[in-house]
Amino acid sequence: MSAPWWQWVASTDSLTTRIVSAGGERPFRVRLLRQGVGFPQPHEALALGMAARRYAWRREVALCVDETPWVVARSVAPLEALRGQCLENLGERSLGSWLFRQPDLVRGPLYATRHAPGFTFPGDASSLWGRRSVFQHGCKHGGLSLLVQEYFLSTMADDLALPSR
Ligand SMILES: C=C(O[C@@H]1C=C(C(=O)O)C=C[C@H]1O)C(=O)O
Repeated sequence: MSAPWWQWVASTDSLTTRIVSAGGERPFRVRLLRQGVGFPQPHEALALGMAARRYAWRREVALCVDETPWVVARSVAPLEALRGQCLENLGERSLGSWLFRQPDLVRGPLYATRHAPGFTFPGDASSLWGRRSVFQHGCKHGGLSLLVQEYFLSTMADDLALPSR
């Protein structure tokens, strides 16, 4: 991985905040693609330590600058752990804006991938790098585990003059 991409892929603070600042004057928007309840994919269940046939909350978004998707993301959490977290009401507000306000937040290791996202998204950009990590908070009270998978698109590389990988 090139050094400029490492800066993005290995960052552990809020990606939303980074994208907003990299976009400069251009408007930022979270475009909600899909959200609802269903089964996790087997690799997602494994990452979350949950049974594959338990229900999960799933959310897919595009993080857009000037209406151009730069990053697409899919987040998955076991439904039973979500009670009272009101994540369904996030709408087009960034998950990061809520997540990084949680005082006892712990982020697990980041795993990078060159695989394409396992979900469809608008536009004809390709994914250059993907990554995922599990966030946990409120562990002492049997709290929330949230798997966040983010894919950096070629449109972002074009706009920021980043290398192809
Ligand atoms: C996790 C963050 O939030 C971002 C926002 C998301 C959303 O709104 O669904 C999903 C993934 C993230 O890239 C972050 O800002 O780091």
